[in-house]
Amino acid sequence: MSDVVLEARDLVVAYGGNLALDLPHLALRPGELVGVVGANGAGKSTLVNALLGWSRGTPRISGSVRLAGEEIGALPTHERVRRGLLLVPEGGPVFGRLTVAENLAAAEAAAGRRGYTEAEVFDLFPRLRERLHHAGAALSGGERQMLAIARSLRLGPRALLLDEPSIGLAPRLVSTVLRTVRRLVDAGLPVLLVEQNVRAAIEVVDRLVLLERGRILAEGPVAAMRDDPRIIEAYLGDTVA
Ligand SMILES: Nc1ncnc2c1ncn2[C@@H]1O[C@H](COP(=O)(O)OP(=O)(O)OP(=O)(O)O)[C@@H](O)[C@H]1O
Repeated sequence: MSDVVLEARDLVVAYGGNLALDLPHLALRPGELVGVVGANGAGKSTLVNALLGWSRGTPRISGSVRLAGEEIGALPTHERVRRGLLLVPEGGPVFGRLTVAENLAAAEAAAGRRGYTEAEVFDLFPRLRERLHHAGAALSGGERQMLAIARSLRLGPRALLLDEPSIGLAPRLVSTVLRTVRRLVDAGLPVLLVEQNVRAAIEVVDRLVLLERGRILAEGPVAAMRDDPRIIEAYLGDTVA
């Protein structure tokens, strides 16, 4: 379909004989927030990394990845980034010795496309303006996560991939970060959100993909998926008030 921003087909990742991911199809449309959930080792990070053509080891990666209608599956990671496919990896890495302002300026200098303006970034993350002259290493986990997302926005995303942005954050910050992600999506930016905190993800996503051992076990609109017994049993048990 023409309105698909990011699309993967037959994306397969194998470490030796171990199949880490076997994904027949995944699509992300403008204004859509898709959550990817699953147990440890289910293949969530493998998925977002494979979309970027990146991996921790030396797996075999095959399949098609299309961004804004163009095949990018054979391009090196930096070229996919330049074209607007951006990943904020787990832990929200930032330059620890650079200030918030310098981190943002470095992203702007590296941008392949027109990114969000500084004013737009501060509108989303007012806390970063207050911390402008603090070193990246001095930020809290939540602030670092915000800065990592802000850097990606400055780089000009067409689609944003977030790998566990809530990890290590206090519950109040988790919802702040995820609500801000929702605002970005509502303004048009499609986001693929890997999230272990299924309860929090369900509050903001449009669709949910449940991975198990590298395969899609279930997927669908969040309204249906939140009633799926496999989701309830594994992630939402004891929720009845
Ligand atoms: N560098 C590697 N070498 C060999 N196998 C790997 C490597 N990286 C990941 N795997 C395997 O790929 C599978 C998926 O791992 P992945 O890290 O994508 O899971 P995940 O769902 O992100 O888990 P978590 O929630 O723990 O981060 C696992 O079986 C893992 O052992």
